[in-house]
Amino acid sequence: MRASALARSGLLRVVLPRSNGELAARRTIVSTSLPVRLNHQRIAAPSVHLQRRWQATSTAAKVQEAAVHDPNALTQQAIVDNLDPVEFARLDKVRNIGIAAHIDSGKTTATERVLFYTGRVKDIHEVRGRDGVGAKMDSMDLEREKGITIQSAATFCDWIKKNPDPVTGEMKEDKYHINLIDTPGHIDFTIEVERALRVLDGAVMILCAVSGVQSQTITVDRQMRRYNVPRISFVNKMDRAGANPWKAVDGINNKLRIPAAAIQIPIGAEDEFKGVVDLIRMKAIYCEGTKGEVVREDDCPADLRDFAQEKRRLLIETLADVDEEIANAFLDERTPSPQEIKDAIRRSTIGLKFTPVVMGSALADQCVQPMLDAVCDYLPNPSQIENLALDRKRAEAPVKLVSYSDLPFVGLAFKLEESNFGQLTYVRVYQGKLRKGQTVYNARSGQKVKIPRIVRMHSDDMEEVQEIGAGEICAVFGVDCASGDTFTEGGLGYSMSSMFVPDPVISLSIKPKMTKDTPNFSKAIARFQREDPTFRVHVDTESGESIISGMGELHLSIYVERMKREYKVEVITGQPQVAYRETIQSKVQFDHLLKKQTGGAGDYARVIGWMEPTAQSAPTDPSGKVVYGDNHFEQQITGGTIDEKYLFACDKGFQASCQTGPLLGHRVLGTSMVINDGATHMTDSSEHAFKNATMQAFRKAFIAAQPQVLEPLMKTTITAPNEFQGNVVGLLNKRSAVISDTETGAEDFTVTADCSLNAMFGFSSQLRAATQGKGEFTMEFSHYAPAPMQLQKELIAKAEKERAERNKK
Ligand SMILES: Nc1nc2c(ncn2[C@@H]2O[C@H](COP(=O)(O)OP(=O)(O)OP(=O)(O)O)[C@@H](O)[C@H]2O)c(=O)[nH]1
Repeated sequence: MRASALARSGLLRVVLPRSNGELAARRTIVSTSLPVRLNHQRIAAPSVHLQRRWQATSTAAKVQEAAVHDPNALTQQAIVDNLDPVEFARLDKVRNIGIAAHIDSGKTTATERVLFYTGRVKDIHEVRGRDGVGAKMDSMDLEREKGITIQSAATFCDWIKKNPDPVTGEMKEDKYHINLIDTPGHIDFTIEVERALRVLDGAVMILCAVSGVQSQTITVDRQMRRYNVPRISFVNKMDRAGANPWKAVDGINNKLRIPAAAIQIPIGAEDEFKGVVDLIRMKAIYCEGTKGEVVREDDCPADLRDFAQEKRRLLIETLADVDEEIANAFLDERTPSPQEIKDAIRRSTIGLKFTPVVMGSALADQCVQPMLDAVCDYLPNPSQIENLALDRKRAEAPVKLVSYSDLPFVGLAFKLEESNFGQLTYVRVYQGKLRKGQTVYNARSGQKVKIPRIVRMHSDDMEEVQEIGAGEICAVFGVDCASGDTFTEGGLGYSMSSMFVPDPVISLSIKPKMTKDTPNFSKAIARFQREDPTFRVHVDTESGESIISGMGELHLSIYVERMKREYKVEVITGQPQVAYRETIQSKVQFDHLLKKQTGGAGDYARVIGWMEPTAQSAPTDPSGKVVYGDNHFEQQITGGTIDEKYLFACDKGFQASCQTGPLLGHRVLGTSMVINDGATHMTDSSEHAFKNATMQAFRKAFIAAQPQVLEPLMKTTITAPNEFQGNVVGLLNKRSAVISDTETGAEDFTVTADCSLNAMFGFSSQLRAATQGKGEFTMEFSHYAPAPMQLQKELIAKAEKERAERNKK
């Protein structure tokens, strides 16, 4: 809806009045509708009464106090406005950002330039560069060899930005401190993106100027939405043949559905790409010198003036749709000033209503500096993002954390890494200060921990510091904890929500080639599990084999390789196995008696009830997919026929049964069990008997309830040159894939399809053969669906045969 229509419909909101200077920026930056990190709720505006009370007591401790008693009482705006001015000045120049994008978009290449232009590295080294050094942020040997990012890497740098004084207009230099995390693009390492976005305040979403929005861009977009992360978009690779930034801008608007507009236009394109025109100030920016380090400004080239004006109008129109001040200017038929446009971009970006688009070519050393300026101009400082913890001392009531160093410390351990000096724990400090030698509490375990060493990370190098203030990111040594643990000072009792961890979809059996390597093998497995929550290990109860599970073939193969390199352990692995699931389709009653009363202490337990598909499994989502819900156990006993402690054992029996389904031994999904009657024996009943009786009843009822094997379907996106479209579609048809979208560009086409994971083993080599090595594909878990009947029969027969063989032994 355009601004005029909005005004007519009465949907325009009133915004806070703006005045000049710093204060104006502070007031208007954070809108009252800023999203809350926890539960994705929005916080209501404070009541007039509370606002008055607040104004009367404006110290940070009282902000905290008010937030503790009534977390909805204060807007983030009120908190920002009342921060101590010195603290605000420090925070205002801090940016915690991540770089996330589709595979090979140039995240690491762009980060290398950021480090060079900010003086963090002396020279630029390329990903897969001829000098063999590799980019700073790809510090692992494997990353440098493969030219891909496997682990996210953190670094920090200072960027000196020229800002016009809001009052005098004179140019002054401001130093911004940027904590930056470069994340991997491959979906197999998606947990690295999840945990980075969980703790960052803003992100740079990179897009390829030729391909625009790609499959992983959509995944990254989903992750940014999950954690309410504001973003700017950088269209990279403007030097490539076929570069077209407008395709990327359209893709963001139409595919990601975020209002987006370019704030620059390119000067030239492909190998003629020379710089950009800043549409806000209508100035040309050129990055010159041998490595683009000399930024020169000039007038907008005459031949681009009309086009720049047209795109500037489009920028203002797009902003008018998401920002009331610009909408008002639009209604008054007044052209907003450059400062008004900048303020509006900042407000709406932080309010998650808009993303400004900048462009350049990292590899050609073009226009990375203006991207850094945009990070400072449009991404939030740590005090502007609302972060909540749950207060365990107040019935898990949400409590707002305040980015203020004088308050008690609250931090989140978001990533663990083994280093030569022991376990390194990355911590985001949300509130208070973290000091060397300080004792903090682990909110999960209740353990006291002393912080022996604090460092700031610069990829694999580190710099020791004595303390870290609120809103910053650091790493600490010698702290035993799990990924996602909250640390607090004293007995605050706060804990923060952790990140989303996707379920593994693929597994394989693994064992060391030589028995002498078993201790090292166990060490490696323990470490990898601690560091990566998507890498799981269990011992198959029936075969006794160790099974590793993860997000894809690449994910598991990287761990196998790391065992060899870092732990000198050669391993034998089985064929990759799909993580099937088992479920039921109908409701079945059961009445099961476990009775062994032949002399001595006996076993007696009777359970009566029913099993059925869970309520969540029944409805279908709009695309027609069945969403299989979590398993559910319930007791509806009246009259005490089964004692409470035995019911607890029944629940345990149910949960254990769900771990190894009766058909294949894979996990059960979407199954509910209700026990509503039973019987107990005075002497022979026990928890053990009830647990076993439940497990036996489960097995019988499951088999009777039309059980089904579910297989993971993967959203697969393939891009290849147009001449191979027939071959690729043929490959997909052979795999009974369901094609959901096809897009044909000038040179390349992209097909999106749901394919069964089982049918995708070995796909990469077949795609290579079918496209002369020019095709690329990505695969991401989509949902579970019933496996074809023939496959179900084969899998069940195989599982039965294996069981029979094991029983013979
Ligand atoms: N033509 C061109 N190539 C680029 C540009 N930026 C990066 N590349 C190339 O694209 C490839 C991938 O670059 P990376 O920086 O590793 O991309 P990435 O997004 O970090 O990759 P992953 O983390 O593995 O997903 C490398 O060969 C780069 O040299 C650019 O601006 N122009």
